[in-house]
Amino acid sequence: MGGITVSDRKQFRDLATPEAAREAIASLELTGEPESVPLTEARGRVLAERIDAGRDVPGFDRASMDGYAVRARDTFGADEAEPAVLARVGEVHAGEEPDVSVDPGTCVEISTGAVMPDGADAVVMVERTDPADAVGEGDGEGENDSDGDRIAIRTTVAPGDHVMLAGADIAAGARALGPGTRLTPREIGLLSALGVEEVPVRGRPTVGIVSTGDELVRPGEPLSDDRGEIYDVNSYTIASAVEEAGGSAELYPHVGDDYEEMERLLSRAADECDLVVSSGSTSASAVDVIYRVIERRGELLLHGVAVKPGKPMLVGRLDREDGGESAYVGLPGYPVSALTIFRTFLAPALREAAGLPEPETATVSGRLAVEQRHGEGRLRFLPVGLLEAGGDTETVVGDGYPLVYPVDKGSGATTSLVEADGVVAIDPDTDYLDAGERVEVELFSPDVRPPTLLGVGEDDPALNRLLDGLDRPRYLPVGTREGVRRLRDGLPDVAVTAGPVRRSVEAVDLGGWTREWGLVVPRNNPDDVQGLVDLIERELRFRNRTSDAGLRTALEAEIESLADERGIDREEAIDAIDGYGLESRAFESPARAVAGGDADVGLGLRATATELELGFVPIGIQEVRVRANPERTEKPSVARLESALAADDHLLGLDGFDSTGGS
Ligand SMILES: Nc1nc2c(c(=O)[nH]1)N[C@H]1C(S)=C(S)[C@@H](COP(=O)(O)OP(=O)(O)OC[C@H]3O[C@@H](n4cnc5c(N)ncnc54)[C@H](O)[C@@H]3O)O[C@H]1N2
Ligand code: MOO
Repeated sequence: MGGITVSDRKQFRDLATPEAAREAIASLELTGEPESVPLTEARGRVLAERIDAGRDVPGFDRASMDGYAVRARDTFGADEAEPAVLARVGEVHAGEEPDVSVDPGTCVEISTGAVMPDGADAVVMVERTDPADAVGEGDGEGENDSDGDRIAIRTTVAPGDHVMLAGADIAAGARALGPGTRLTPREIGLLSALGVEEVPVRGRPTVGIVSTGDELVRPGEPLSDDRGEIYDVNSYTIASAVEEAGGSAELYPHVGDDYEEMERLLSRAADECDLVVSSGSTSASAVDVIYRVIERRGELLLHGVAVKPGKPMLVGRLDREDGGESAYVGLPGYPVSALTIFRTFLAPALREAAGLPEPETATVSGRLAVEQRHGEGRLRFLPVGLLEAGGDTETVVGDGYPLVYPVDKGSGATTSLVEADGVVAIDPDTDYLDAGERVEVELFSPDVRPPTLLGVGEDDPALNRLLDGLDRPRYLPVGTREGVRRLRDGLPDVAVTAGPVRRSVEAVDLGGWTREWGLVVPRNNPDDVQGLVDLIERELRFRNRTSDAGLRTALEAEIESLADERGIDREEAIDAIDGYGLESRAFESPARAVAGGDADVGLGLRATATELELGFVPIGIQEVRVRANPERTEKPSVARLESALAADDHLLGLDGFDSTGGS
């Protein structure tokens, strides 16, 4: 640990302003070395220097239509009624050198793209000509008809018609593309026409990514929940964000919470990259010591910024073996914090270094659906979802502003960003925003399109299938009770409930189904579980659902009547169940615990037991209803959901599921 004691821990007393963080990052040198890349790899790169045309394009006078190369003056006065008749003296196709010239009174058949023969100054499109013999009015103008071909020209052309002159596209020596030009397929077209094979481009800043934490495991490797291991998120989000911002990402091995190891790996990354980005170890714990590495092996410019999330970020420089310096930014370990800091502070600087234009930001005005309290004196980036209450084909109902709702599940939840469309920046001085207040949402990118349907409530396998059939729905599995509460607040388009709903809510029933629930047990039910009584009376390891789940409500009701029947106390019955407090959020989780040997009995659905090839002890049938916000039934996505419900396809093959139709 390099002798770090508790008293050395970082204290965040003075937080820098976001402006100071921007300035610190702007002071870093991020630009990569210019390089030369083959034309085939040039797309998206930025020209390092001006490209002048090394030759004329085209390099010769070129026919731009199929027809006859002529001397324009031979066609003067010709029209449909009075054609000029010329002798065809030969032909020339693209890629051939002409072997004839066009003398007065003659023409040469020519293909689009072919070299204009000597003497010719215009092309007559083949559609405006005929074989003269077919015309039957030879007027003797063609003297040379040795090959028998006489062509009637039924139009007058001017010199230059249907001819692209040498250098007309671009002339040798002209300025073709300027430095800083971003190479798209269009610029690559011009470079190809000029015959440029290797393109001088700006170097992409190379960014070394070092994730810290003993708990990190790469996707693809096995994970031990017991040891608190998690899959590494930041290495991958930051690497893809680096590439998106025009940098070139290099993943380094994980480094544990160990000072020497951090020092070694950060120094290596500094030697090899323009910028080193670490994640984790930025905060106040005894193992958060990365700032000491930067202090010792470089220069720490800043630690701690008044933003939320992302407060403990670091900015600095790292010394290199060759005497130079690399830029350094330390991101917090929490994935939402890390990505927010990257997007807000680092991405703009990387783009500039890579020569990419500022990305277009798209801002949408909306109204907050629920009040928002804040008051930490930090600039808050609140992840939010957008919902157009009027749907995807009409304009928004009400006053025309979409609803804005927070989807923040905390800085450690990766779904916080996936379920959001953008962020609202809340000023440090603002500590309260009322529901209905106007806010500006900065979309994550200009092409973000809000969902067409917002649903909340129970999670259920049939519902998942229904959602798959809709266009861009968003569903927040918050459970039945919370779903009903949100529907009452008027936010979602629909709420999906399971089991009886205790508090009434004004809603339009769109339809539903029933599902059989009970106890999921290992295959062939080795413990011979018969029902809930076994859970109470025997030593069986149980896995429950969270109290917001409809299945949990059903279970509680069942335990209550069982307790009544046997004249025991309900609490006593619950206490007797080993693992009653071990709750899972998703409908399959308890069954998965049974499949994995971590539980003997799990609360679940017959369909899940069948799917996972487990045993099942039925307890009851539960009703699932899809309830629409009464003001949104006209919304196209709600109407589509209603007809999908009526079609019943979502129930096919789900064991224990039955249709109940609309009500
Ligand atoms: N006593 C205090 N505790 C904390 C403070 C504070 O001021 N006082 N600040 C909090 C804030 S704010 C943040 S943000 C975090 C920052 O923590 P660290 O940067 O030190 O990061 P870790 O402790 O290593 O990890 C935090 C969290 O994130 C997970 N993590 C880390 N790396 C990854 C990764 N690559 N992929 C996925 N998840 C990752 C890690 O397991 C932890 O759960 O500190 C607060 N604490
Ligand atoms: O600043 Mo931390 O990033 O609040 O979550």
